Amino acid sequence: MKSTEVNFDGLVGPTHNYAGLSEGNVASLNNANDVSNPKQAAKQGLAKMKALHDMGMTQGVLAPQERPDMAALRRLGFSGTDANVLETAFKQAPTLLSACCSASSMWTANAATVSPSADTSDQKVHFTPANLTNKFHRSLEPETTGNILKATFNNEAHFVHHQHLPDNEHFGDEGAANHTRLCNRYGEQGIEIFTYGRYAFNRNMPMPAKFPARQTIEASRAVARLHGLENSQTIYVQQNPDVIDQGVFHNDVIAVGNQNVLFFHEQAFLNTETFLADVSDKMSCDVHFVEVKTSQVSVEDCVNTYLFNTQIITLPNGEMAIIAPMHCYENASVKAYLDELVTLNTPIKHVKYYDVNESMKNGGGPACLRLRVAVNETELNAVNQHCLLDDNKFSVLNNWVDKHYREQLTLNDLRDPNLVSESRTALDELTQILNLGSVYRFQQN
Ligand SMILES: NCCC[C@H](NC(=O)CCC(=O)O)C(=O)O
Repeated sequence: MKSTEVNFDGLVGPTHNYAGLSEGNVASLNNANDVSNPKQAAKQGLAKMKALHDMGMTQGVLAPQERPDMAALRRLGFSGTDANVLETAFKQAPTLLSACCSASSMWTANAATVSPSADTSDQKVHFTPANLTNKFHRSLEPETTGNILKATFNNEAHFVHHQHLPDNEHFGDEGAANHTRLCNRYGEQGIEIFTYGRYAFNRNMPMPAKFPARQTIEASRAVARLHGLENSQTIYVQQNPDVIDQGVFHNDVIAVGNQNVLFFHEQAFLNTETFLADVSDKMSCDVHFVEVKTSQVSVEDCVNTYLFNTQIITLPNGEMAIIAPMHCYENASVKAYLDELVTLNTPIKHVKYYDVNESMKNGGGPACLRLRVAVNETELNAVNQHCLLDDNKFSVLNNWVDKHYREQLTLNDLRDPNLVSESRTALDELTQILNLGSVYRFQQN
């Protein structure tokens, strides 16, 4: 049966702002307090989705979350009317207010870990929302993420939805940003590679010294168990702690895979040789290891341009293309590397550059903005079809953004109670466009 990998991009929510919330994420800290452009951010995301659709790819959309998260603010002790809650939070704890307004759910690579049916023991597609415990603003996401995933993949015959792992640093889980699947064809059993930053229950093992390691091996193993993956088809590999300390907060900032291609920096992993040998052993076909040396591109340039936070997609004609941010085009050594890469003997034959700068300024590149779900034809038909992008859905969503989004937001704007009603009105309409039902708390009261 025909199978394909669908990219489900996160729509940027109406409260997109720059709050400097992610220690260890260089761009997030560097752009703290900058003025954001929510409308432009959402449109940049939609333009990338449309571009992939126009290349003949199947493209999906995941709804953003309800922000400001009034329930979270109330749970933290702010009370009274919504206006009071926002004003008191702004005066007493502005960082908590901006955290509860973050549009971080746009980075759907962190929404969940997904295992396609070819890899799982019950031959269903498994989803585990990421708990994102390492950052407060992101830890607010998993419950609604679960609702949105259930409404998008709403067929129990094909899709299994697990609860996110326990909300605790020991099980810190960042979803697909630390998970790579390699395979021959998308519909054939592949290998699933879980990358982790530290051991929660063994402090003698290596870990970064400066910045947090967000993913634990204990979390990765739990997800693999939940999904019913075979040990013989699963690999756990530790991220090099030194690169985490240089700003590689997720493995997808320094490595990306697609089918039989693994594109990575030489400093990405600990014990690279053993890891690559393991991959070769477990794969049923030859693998193209595209290893970038430090002499070609420094870790700093990787972090600044997101060379590896690119999407590698297989085009309908079988050739692969890299979907890169403009930062890669603008950096001379990265551009030179990519120009050469497409001439080499690998399946990667094209590089296409897109402007996703509003997301990049918070440390989210093209790959952060999408969750990959490999499905066969039957499973694709079982997906909520309203969540798949076509020309009409693209223009409906663009008009929806035009109608509801602000041009600009500053941190000072976040105390405006109108933002609550504007966001809810927008999201309520979106749930109708995407036929999601009542996934948000404000719709359930
Ligand atoms: N996969 C990319 C994730 C980027 C995300 N940035 C943020 O949350 C920054 C938000 C801010 O600083 O306003 C993160 O670090 O988890």
